[in-house]
Amino acid sequence: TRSTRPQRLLRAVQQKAIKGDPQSVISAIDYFCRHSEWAMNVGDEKGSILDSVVCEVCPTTALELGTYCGYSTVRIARLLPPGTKLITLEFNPAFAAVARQVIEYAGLQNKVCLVEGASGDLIPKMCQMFGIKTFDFVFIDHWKDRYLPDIKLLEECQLLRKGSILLADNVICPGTPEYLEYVRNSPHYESKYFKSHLEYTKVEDGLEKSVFLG
Ligand SMILES: O=C(NCCCCCn1ccnc1)c1cc(-c2ccc(F)cc2)cc(O)c1O
Ligand SMILES: [Mg+2]
Repeated sequence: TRSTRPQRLLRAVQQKAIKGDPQSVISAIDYFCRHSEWAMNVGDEKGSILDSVVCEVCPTTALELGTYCGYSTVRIARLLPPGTKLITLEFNPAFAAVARQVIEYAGLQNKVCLVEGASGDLIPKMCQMFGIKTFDFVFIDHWKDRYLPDIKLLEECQLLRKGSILLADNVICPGTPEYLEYVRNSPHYESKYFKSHLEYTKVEDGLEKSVFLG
């Protein structure tokens, strides 16, 4: 049977990247998506903004909603100091299976915990599963209609603290209007838009960075 696009992306990593070298994994995926097949990774342009926010926050606890093939997982985990953990949630088992191999190829499996399941079910279990009290950083990149309900759930579960940083992908394309309206108008958040482009295209997109004020 035909391979899937995530499987072809993984093959490109295995053929072009150097095992244990996260930057070569990132470059191999970007090359594949520009020259072979577009895929919905955050990409190199928005990825640089992601990198700068992660470096600024220096999170000790980080959460990613939406792993896909593990591209942003590798981007984030490669910047985390030893002893810190990135928890990444993926609903789609086929995506998760590819992501595990991409993360392992980059040599970052000890910094990442990939959990398969629905974010709405898993977020309330973060404390009991990982002993996490609060997240310093959350990268939001899953179903666009789940952004708002899931940050409200993070608030309810008291998984955010004064100064927790949320960084949301695709706030323009495909778009997350209810989420944007909420974080831009809520007294509990200070929000800032980073204008960019949809991965590997000239279409406008951007990242919204929101600080939880408590
Ligand atoms: O849908 C996206 N991501 C979610 C994937 C499924 C998440 C499953 N999951 C994981 C955890 N809980 C649920 C996405 C889409 C696009 C896009 C843009 C333009 C276009 F024409 C087609 C597509 C670009 C992105 O950057 C995206 O992130
Ligand atoms: Mg995205």
